[in-house]
Amino acid sequence: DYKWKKHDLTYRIENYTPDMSEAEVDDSIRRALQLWADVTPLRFTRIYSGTADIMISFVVGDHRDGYPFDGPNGFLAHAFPPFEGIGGDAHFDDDETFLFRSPQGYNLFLVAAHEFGHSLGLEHSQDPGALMYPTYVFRDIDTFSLPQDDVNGIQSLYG
Ligand SMILES: CC(C)C[C@H](C(=O)NO)C(=O)N[C@@H](CC(=O)O)C(=O)NCc1ccccc1
Ligand SMILES: [Ca+2]
Ligand SMILES: [Zn+2]
Ligand SMILES: [Zn+2]
Repeated sequence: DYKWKKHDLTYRIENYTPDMSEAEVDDSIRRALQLWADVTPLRFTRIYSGTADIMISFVVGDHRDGYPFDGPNGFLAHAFPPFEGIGGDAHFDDDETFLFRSPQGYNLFLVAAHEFGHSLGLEHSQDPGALMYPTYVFRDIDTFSLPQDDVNGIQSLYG
């Protein structure tokens, strides 16, 4: 099990997607992290320079980490489990259209929430209702709350 040995974690948004305003990206990321903070002792603090535990970036194609993206659709994003260096970091495939609230494209809040599950040490779930289920499904983000399977998973690591 990879897991963070500390509860106060930092994150940094290194760049932005042109699909949304910076404020919408900031809010999507903040709320996606808050989902996990709400059910664990974990706390997330944003930093604006230097190396954060969770470095967040929008990239396309081969971006030199051995896991190149694949153009529109297919892979949407990936994140590394909590080991040293790149561990925790989340990369979003900017050949996708990430949106704030529309059911079109991919909802950044939902994708980010899934990726941060990986950043915290969660693998994929077999539960089709789980956020950590391998494939993206749009959900109403106004009423979205962390499914029980995901709560169980994260609390087994940090409860
Ligand atoms: C093998 C990994 C690198 C596949 C990758 C993923 O799971 N990233 O976390 C990914 O982009 N998965 C696609 C699905 C796929 O590749 O078939 C996805 O939709 N991931 C984002 C996602 C998944 C579930 C809920 C919300 C977001
Ligand atoms: Ca893709
Ligand atoms: Zn990457
Ligand atoms: Zn995943």
